[in-house]
Amino acid sequence: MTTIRVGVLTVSDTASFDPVSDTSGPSLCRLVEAEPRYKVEITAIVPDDIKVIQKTVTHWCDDLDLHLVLTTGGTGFGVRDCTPEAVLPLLERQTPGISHLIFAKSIQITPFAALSRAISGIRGQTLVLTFPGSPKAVKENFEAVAKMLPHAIDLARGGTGKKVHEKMQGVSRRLRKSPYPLIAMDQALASVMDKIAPLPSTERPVNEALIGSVLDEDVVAVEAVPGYRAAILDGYAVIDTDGPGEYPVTAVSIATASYETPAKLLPGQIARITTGGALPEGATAVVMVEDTLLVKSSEDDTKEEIVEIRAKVRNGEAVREIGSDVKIGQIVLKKGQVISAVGGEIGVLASIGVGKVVVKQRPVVGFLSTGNEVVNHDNGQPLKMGQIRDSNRPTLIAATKAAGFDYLDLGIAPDSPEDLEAAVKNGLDKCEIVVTTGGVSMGEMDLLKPILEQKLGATIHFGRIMMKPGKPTTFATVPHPRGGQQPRLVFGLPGNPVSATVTFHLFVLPALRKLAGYEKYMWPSIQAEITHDIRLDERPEYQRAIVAVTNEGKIQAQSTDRNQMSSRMVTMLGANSLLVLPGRTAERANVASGDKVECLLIGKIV
Ligand SMILES: Nc1nc2c(c(=O)[nH]1)N[C@H]1C(S)=C(S)[C@@H](COP(=O)(O)OP(=O)(O)OC[C@H]3O[C@@H](n4cnc5c(N)ncnc54)[C@H](O)[C@@H]3O)O[C@H]1N2
Ligand code: MOO
Ligand SMILES: [Mg+2]
Repeated sequence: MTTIRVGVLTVSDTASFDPVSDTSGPSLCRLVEAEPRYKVEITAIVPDDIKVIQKTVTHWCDDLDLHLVLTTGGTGFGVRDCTPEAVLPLLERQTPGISHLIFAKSIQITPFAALSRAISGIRGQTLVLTFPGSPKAVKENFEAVAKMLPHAIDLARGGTGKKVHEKMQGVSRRLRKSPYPLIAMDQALASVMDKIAPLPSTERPVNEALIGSVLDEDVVAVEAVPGYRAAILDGYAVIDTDGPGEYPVTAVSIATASYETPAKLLPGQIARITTGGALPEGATAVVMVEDTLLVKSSEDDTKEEIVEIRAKVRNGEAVREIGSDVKIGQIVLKKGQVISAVGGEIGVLASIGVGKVVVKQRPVVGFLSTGNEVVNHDNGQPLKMGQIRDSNRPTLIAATKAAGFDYLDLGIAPDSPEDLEAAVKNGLDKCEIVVTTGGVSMGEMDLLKPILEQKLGATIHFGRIMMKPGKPTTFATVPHPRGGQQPRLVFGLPGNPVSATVTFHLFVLPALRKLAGYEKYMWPSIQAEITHDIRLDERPEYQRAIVAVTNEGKIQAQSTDRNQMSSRMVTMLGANSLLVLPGRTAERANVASGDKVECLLIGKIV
């Protein structure tokens, strides 16, 4: 069942000065939230002022697209009472039946109900009811309609309730207008990210499987690096105050494991040593072999006996003291650090002998292609009329793997409600995110949205975005199949291959990163100089482009192809960025060659 998102607006001059005096607003909220299907998403208190009331109600209906707006106060005969006058012009359709029902119930309780001028109606897809301003009246009024409100809202929203479901039963009854408001990209992104919290943590061994994980603890060194005083050069361990001169070689220290410290060096003695060898006690520096001369070797020529030190060295020169790289107790890696594929983090962890670390769990994303016409790309069969090879799954799986996330291949679901429901359900059982491609626009075979809502108990947060490509991109949450954890996420991406790929990069990868605990989960963006003119589209557009650095060090961007149609996967060829182009306006219809354009860096600059 979809959650009914409610706004509760208190209209009262007194309460707007002194919010604590508002009793009917809070009691209305309690009544609403006592019903499990309802959620009060926003409340406000405004004075008895037509303009202010109108501004709030319009915003809640048009921008927030709430299912239900309830106002309390300002419906009586008082000189300042103006709620009906404020709300009436906003309504596209009145709902006198609801108003009469409330009146009929209230008048049975008190004849004073006759003094309420309350009205109700629909604006866009939002049902608006005005209640009087007392907790008692609010209770009576709400209870009068509580049972039938979900059905009324369902009908008011046309496509999102049973009516959309009817789409499955016949083309003649299909909707001719999308019931989903076209929302701005910023709003869509914020809506997705708001719903995501990083997953819980887990302990994992330190190896290459950690790449891409986010540390969920500070790592403190329990070993020093180096653990012994080590030579940095091949040469001779010396006592620096001895200075240049001829010295007997009294010991040899080759880098090797030994529990014994080499014999102590006394003044006037030197020891042969290799890089990484342990310094004898008493030694204070190392002189490189290039700065020495052999004076005398043993008779059988196997041992150096006397060597001339020809360079003056300082105390500590060419010596790595214990803990000079990493000290015991030092925090070497901080919570939130991403284990990179470059190697630094794994290298440091290995160098201090850390065998396991606590990291955030990583999400699994499942990919389901949909459509009767879609066949496996590698089925080896010639295509029949109307068939198309599935390029979406291989593309998105490859991009997921390269980004270091785990995935599940959920195959291809045909356009049948039962198959689609079963395939999405299977994905929801196993994956934190289910990504489908296809079936989200206006065709009679576009079944995903009604199935999500009607069969899978999903809440669809948006179903259309003012963007190109990707207009019908859909995002929904579904309660976790085993409860107690954050909801599963469903991205219904458009079927067109470029639309699917671009929206995957813009929404799904950032969502995966946020789930995995990345603090920076959005794409980095840079400004680049565009090398050609671009005619702006009416929708804000994400053109595929190649960003490159010229020999002079200038950052330039070039669209991969002039024809950026959503079906043309060739426009993804070589793309390492998405140009962020604003929608066309009367003032600005073009971007000119040489202009600076924002580029999201989704790939490497080569
Ligand atoms: N009346 C309207 N029609 C359309 C609208 C609209 O606003 N009103 N929006 C258009 C836009 S924009 C897009 S994008 C597409 C999105 O369509 P769907 O998400 O419903 O996807 P399908 O109809 O299933 O397929 C669209 C297209 O993509 C091909 N496809 C599907 N899956 C794959 C795959 N896995 N690999 C390769 N190609 C695939 C499919 O054969 C279609 O050609 O809707 C417009 N229509
Ligand atoms: O928005 Mo659609 O993704 O243009 O092709
Ligand atoms: Mg379609």
